[in-house]
Amino acid sequence: MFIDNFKVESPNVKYTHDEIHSVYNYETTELLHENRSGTYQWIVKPKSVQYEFKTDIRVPKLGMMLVGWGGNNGSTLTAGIIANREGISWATKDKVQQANYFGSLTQASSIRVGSIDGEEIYAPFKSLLPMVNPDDIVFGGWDISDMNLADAMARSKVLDIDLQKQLRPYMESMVPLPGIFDPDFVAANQTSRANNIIKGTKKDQVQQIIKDIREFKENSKVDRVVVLWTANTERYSNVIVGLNDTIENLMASVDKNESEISPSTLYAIACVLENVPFINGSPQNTFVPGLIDLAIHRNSLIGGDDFKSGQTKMKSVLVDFLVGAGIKPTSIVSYNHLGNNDGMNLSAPQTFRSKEISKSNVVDDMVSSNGILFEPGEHPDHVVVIKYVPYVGDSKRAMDEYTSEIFMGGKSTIVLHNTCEDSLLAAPIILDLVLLAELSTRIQFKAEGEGKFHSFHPVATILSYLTKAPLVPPGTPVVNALSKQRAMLENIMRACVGLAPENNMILEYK
Ligand SMILES: NC(=O)c1ccc[n+]([C@@H]2O[C@H](COP(=O)([O-])OP(=O)(O)OC[C@H]3O[C@@H](n4cnc5c(N)ncnc54)[C@H](O)[C@@H]3O)[C@@H](O)[C@H]2O)c1
Ligand SMILES: O=P([O-])([O-])O[C@@H]1[C@@H](O)[C@H](O)[C@@H](O)[C@H](O)[C@@H]1O
Repeated sequence: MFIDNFKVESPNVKYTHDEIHSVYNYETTELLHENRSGTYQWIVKPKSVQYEFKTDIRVPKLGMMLVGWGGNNGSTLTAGIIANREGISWATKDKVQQANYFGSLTQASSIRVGSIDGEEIYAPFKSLLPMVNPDDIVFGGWDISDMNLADAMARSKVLDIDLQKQLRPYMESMVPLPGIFDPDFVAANQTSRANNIIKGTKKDQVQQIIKDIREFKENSKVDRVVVLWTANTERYSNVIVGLNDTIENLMASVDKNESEISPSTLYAIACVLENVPFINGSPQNTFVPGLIDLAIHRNSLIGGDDFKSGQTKMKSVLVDFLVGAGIKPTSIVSYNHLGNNDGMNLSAPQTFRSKEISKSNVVDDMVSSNGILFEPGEHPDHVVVIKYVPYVGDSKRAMDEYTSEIFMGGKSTIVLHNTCEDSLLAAPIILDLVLLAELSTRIQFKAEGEGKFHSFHPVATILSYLTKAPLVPPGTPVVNALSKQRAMLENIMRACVGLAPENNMILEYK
């Protein structure tokens, strides 16, 4: 059965007019490696830590500023939210299609709340905590191409033409602000669309982005802004001692107009200085060490990297399944071709290399979780190929071959072929990233013994479900397995309303 919403009644939870306060017992373990009677042994001690969570339930009016607003993802997301808001339907060759949010964790997935009379009861994911309604989001952003959003939607060739016609009047007046452009960081083939550029030194450019954010906030009367990079994939920046390794060196490099500070890092610096959450949807190392330190120092949320949309999302399910089932994946070969502007930009070796890194590391945690299958340091062969084929446009073709060793020397080969519009996968993920980033800034917590409530660490691991290469604070384990990432997010939200983690034991029926 599906219910629309629910309220928790418990001595551990208090709802007031502006917050939900919950007391939550975190059941965890403490690990010791100790010499017991002459031999070293691992000792696991169950431990319970009491936490308190406070969630501000006053949902702000939210502004979403996209870097690369006029791209395939930016225009598709804008169109999709407007179509949902306006309740637009359109004729396809198959049927009359209604706007929806399929593919969005927050808008289209559900959580289990319990069972009654032998029936499982589910509710919308978004009913767990008060979140911004996408209908109320105000759009803005930057693009190095000055095309308005209606034309950009047409250029993207993603949405059905009947839908585009209906959306055009809403999108024609939306024009991206000039962006920071540096041809050295993207493929040479991108320069031809760069007609909307912020001039000046890197310091001037950071100042301009700050000004843009302030003016957008003022003009659109929003309470909060989240900025998200969905612009071209850049090449990796070189991380160099004295250049971008500390806050001081990074800021001095901006002042000195050092060429190795990338556009994405400049936008991120502006956001951190303005205390505006910044999310990186592309694979490059925008978050150089000096920037991570700056975000920590100013307690300003940063999250990334690279939307986990299709092939990699599948991989973080399939390899988790194989390794979890005691099957040994030995060769993973992932190929895809696509013909959109992203594909064209990725046809240069230096931008492809950024993608190759974020798409390759995704199996590491699963492989290292099973020392029965893999020797220390052993890794499956893992190859990632991307090719640009203009004719297929946004309709990405992804082909994967997983070869595994099974019982008694047998081999199992699984082949997947997926055809799907790249931007229709990414757009709902962008929406989730923005909504969850905003929500996480309204949550405060403290462990027993801690005097004051504080926010989550500014490096937002809570967003990992949505990213290929989750950015984590120094010294934090990286989790790529999709089910674990989803459970982490859901269980933290459950803790905020005093609900235990979903443990799937269903003991009441055993
Ligand atoms: N679609 C997916 O499934 C998916 C998944 C993961 C990551 N991504 C990443 O998302 C990004 C966007 O993808 P897309 O398909 O929308 O690409 P796109 O090329 O259609 O859009 C990017 C837009 O960014 C603009 N731009 C480039 N550099 C800029 C800058 N410095 N400042 C402002 N604007 C700039 C371009 O003019 C373009 O309009 C890419 O980096 C892609 O790798 C996409
Ligand atoms: O999420 P995913 O399908 O693994 O990865 C995708 C790549 O396969 C594709 O080539 C690229 O253009 C997209 O931007 C995205 O990164």
